[in-house]
This record gives sequence, C-alpha cells and structure tokens, in this order.
Amino acid sequence: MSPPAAQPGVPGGRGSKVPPARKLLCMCSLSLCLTYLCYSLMGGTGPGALRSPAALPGTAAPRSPATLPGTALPGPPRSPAGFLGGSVAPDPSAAPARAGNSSREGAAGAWPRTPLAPGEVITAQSGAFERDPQESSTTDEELSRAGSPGSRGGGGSSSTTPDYGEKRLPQALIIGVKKGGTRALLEAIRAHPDVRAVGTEPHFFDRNYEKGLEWYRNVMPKTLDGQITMEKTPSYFVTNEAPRRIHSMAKDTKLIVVVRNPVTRAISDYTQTLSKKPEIPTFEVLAFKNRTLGLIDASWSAIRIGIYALHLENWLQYFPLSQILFVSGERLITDPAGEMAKVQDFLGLKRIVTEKHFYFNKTKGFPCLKKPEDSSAPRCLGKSKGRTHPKIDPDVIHRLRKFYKPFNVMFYQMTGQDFQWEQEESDK
Ligand SMILES: Nc1ncnc2c1ncn2[C@@H]1O[C@H](COP(=O)(O)OS(=O)(=O)O)[C@@H](OP(=O)(O)O)[C@H]1O
Repeated sequence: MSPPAAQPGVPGGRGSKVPPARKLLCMCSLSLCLTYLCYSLMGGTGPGALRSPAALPGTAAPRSPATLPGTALPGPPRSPAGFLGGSVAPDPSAAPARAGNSSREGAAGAWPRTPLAPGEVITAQSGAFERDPQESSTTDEELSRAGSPGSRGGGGSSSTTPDYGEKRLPQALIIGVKKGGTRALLEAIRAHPDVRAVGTEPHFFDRNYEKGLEWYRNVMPKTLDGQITMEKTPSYFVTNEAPRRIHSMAKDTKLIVVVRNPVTRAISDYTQTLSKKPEIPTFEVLAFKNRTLGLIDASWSAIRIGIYALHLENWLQYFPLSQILFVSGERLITDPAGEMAKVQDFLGLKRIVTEKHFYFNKTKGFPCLKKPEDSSAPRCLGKSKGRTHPKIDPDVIHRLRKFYKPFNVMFYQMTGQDFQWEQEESDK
C-alpha cells in the first residue's frame, strides 16, 4: 500500500517528525478529554454534567491514565469551546455552507431522539430499521440460517460459492462506519478471488457475542488455504466492547474503517431512518439540544457516530494504528480502484480488483462493479445506497461543520491522514 501522504503541519502525520505513538495517543486522548469537558460544561450532556470522553455513551473507558480529567495537558489544536454549545457566531471566513447534494435531495423528516445508556450498542436501532440486505441488515433469522449446522454459511455470500474448504474466523473486518460506504467496499473486495466474505452483517461483537465463537465461525463462508475470510458490521466501530472482544479473538485481526465527512454521514444516517419512519422530526430539530444557543445534541447517535476521534481512541487501546486501515468514503466513490489498491495492499493481496472492475453508472450516480463474465447483470448497489438526502438548512450544516471540526482535526492527527472534510465546498 502506498503510505498516506505526509502532512506538513499535522503533528503525527507520517511525513513529520513523529513522536512515539504512545505519546501521541496520550496527547490526543487528553485533548479529546478537554474538548469533551468543555462541551459538558457548556451543557452538552446535561446540566452540570462533567463528563470525560469515556463517559460518552457508547465509548469505552480509556485505560490510559492520561485520559483522566484533571491531568494538565495541551488542548486541542484549535479551541473547541467555540464549536461546542453556546452560541456559535457564524464564521465569516468559512465557506458558505450549502445544502447537501441537491440533485439527490428531496423529502424532509427525522428520527427519534434516542439517548443511549453507557455501553448500549448504538445499532440496536439499525436492527429495528435496516432490513435491506444491502444495509446493516442481518436479521437473526437470516443468521441462524447461515449459522445453522450443515448450512453452507456465508449469510448471503456468492451463489457461486464452492462447497469445499473450511469455515474460519475472519482475519479481517470492516468495522465501520455506518453509512460510510461499507457495503460498496465489501462488494468490491469480494470480487477478489482470495477473499470470501459474509454478505449479511453478523453483528457478533455487539449483539451476538453471547452466541460464542463457534456460532460466529459457522456464519462464515468456507475458504481454501490462503483465502481471507471477512465480514462487515459497521456498528463495531462505536461499540464499547468490540475492540477488546476482537483482540481476544485474534490480536492480529486487520481492521478497516470507511470514514466519510461526519456531517454528510449524519444526514445519510438520518435519511435511512426517515425512509423507515417518515413521521420522525426533522434533522434540524434532532440535531440540536438547544438551537437558539446553537447547542448540538451529541447524544443523538447520528451525530455521535461521526466523532471519529473519540471512537478511535477506544480501538487504539487494543490495536496499533498500523493494523487499522482508514478508507475514504468520498474517494471510494470518486476513485474506487485507487481505494481498492490500498485495501488489497493492506490485506496482503495481489492487486486484482482494479479500474477494470468498475464503471460509473450514470443512472445510479455511483460506480458499479462490471458484470462478471458469467453473469448477465452489472452489479450496482441497491436503492438503499445512494439515497436522495433531504435538503437541510444551510445554517445547520454550517454549525455542524464547526462542531465536528476539532474532532476531525484530532482524527487527522491520530491517523496521520487528512481527509479534507473542511475543504469540501458542499456536503455531498
Ligand atoms: N458504489 C456505490 N454505490 C452506492 N453507494 C455508495 C457507493 N460507494 C459509496 N456509497 C455510499 O455508501 C453509503 C452507504 O454506506 P454503507 O454501505 O456503509 O451503509 S450501511 O451502514 O451499511 O447502511 C451511501 O450513502 P447514501 O448516499 O447516503 O445513501 C453511498 O453514498
């Protein structure tokens, strides 16, 4: 894999004088802690609540003592206070925020405000709503079929699956993020002959952990020696227990995270819920705890999932950065072959999935996989992928961008990659 470009001015960027990884993690943790303390003090999590990042619902308690409140440390690269709660004055220097992709936008709506208890699995919601086989869709029924003794498993894996080989626990996982482009990535990597993947989402490390590793193994497709077994469950990235559980299964598990501009991701998430529950409040209503004060509701899962730095901190307690690949959800659309090259390198695979596998489908508005020689149909993702987003008030988008900015900067520092979400002129 070609290493991410060096990022001058981004401490910890792979091109700069890199401080020891641990030191960087501690600094990031503390900065995040400070950010959240500020947010809490501004009332973001309830009156008087003083909460460290660890107290953010769904975020594991960091083990690093450096993350404890009260430790004196450098703050985030830019003071987050102005972004977090309180009245955020419009930034005249910022590019005017526009509504999302107008060509793909239409209806309005919202989803229920569902503050989660600490440790609660965020995608308990997705279990209720996501039934499309191309979404976070795996039903218990599907899984029990896939995992039942004597089944071929694969939970939706290719119909050309040969019924030989062995079921193995996955060596690589797509752990997130929800609405990041995880399905597109999984379908693309499945085109590789050395990869076998479950089509549905097993949700083992969040919802089904009690079923045990044998259940999980049985859900997997059979593989031959040298083939990699994979699955994708986007909720793992925001599940407290997932890093520890995956680490205890195999500490060398390779992890892939597809990340996308958190503002667009939030709208996409909301759009999905709206499609199932048209009666829910508008995005604009749900996004704020107090709109007059400009106080973003970070307890709303659509918002919280996008605070990537916080979630990543949890993973870095268990896995080195080198074991996690961050795929750009934006580039997965504009340059799928380029992103797939990185994925194949990361997995130690020959670069077989290349530009020859993709074409841009104008009707769909997305890249699709070219039809395999033995099949009659090209493979675009289903209608639940690439939905038209509702038009969101530009002021709300502007405020959300400001809210996420310090967290994004922190995420760039932690990963050594600049995803350039601040540079985007519109939220497509
Ligand atoms: N090739 C291709 N075709 C269609 N859609 C694509 C593709 N590549 C990326 N995307 C983007 O993937 C978004 C859905 O993300 P996920 O698959 O991670 O969603 S889910 O969490 O599994 O429900 C989906 O989000 P929305 O556009 O908001 O629907 C797409 O923007």
